[in-house]
Amino acid sequence: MIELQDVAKTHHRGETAVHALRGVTATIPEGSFTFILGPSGSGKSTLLYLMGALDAPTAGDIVVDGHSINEMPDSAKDSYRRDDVGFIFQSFNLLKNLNAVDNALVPYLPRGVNGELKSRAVELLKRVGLENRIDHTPNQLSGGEQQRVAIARALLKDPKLILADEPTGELDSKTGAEVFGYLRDLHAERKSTVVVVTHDQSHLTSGDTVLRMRDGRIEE
Ligand SMILES: Nc1ncnc2c1ncn2[C@@H]1O[C@H](COP(=O)(O)OP(=O)(O)OP(=O)(O)O)[C@@H](O)[C@H]1O
Repeated sequence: MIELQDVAKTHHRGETAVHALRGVTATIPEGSFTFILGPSGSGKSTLLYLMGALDAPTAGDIVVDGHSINEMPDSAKDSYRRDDVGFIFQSFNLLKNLNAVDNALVPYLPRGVNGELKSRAVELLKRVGLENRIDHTPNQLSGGEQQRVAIARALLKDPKLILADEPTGELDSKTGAEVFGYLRDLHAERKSTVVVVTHDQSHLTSGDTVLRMRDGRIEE
């Protein structure tokens, strides 16, 4: 469970202060498929980055499974980001010289990759329908395939929490629906919490948790 406790974030751009979040309080239930919806600039990505401890709030706190992100020492924050959270970005963030399986293994490269891990990466790529694309580099893959590699990369560590920022923003609607299909199947199998930032409401289904944002606040 993630508790957002009066979370505020002010970005500074030169002399100008941008109040991206103005006191967000909400609960994201464990195991939920949660959408953060809202117009451009309403603070969705900022909130997601704070949940992933990629940035720190200006005020307020985020409590994940009883642990305050503010109070975590840097070493605990590092392991939270590395082991507990799977990130999926709009632009896929794949390395262009690596094939699909090595891209899925990127988070593990600093620690070393053994055969068992590599087999798991191959299994996950198969699971997202890429059995014939294992040796392809990103420029040999379609956008939807690249995003499926990114999903496999995020899931390889079996994270408790998956944070996705506009995961279908660069995909056509049919490919976007396929990517959501994989995310939903994997969510159902693994019971992890999935939080998706999107403009696009068409992927919502009953049972999802929805946070609607406007001007740095939760509207609903
Ligand atoms: N690093 C930053 N420095 C300065 N301002 C920022 C920074 N990141 C975000 N902002 C500003 O904070 C506000 C909220 O941005 P955020 O990216 O969280 O919104 P969003 O709802 O995700 O928008 P979009 O849907 O367009 O991605 C915007 O006004 C944005 O310009």
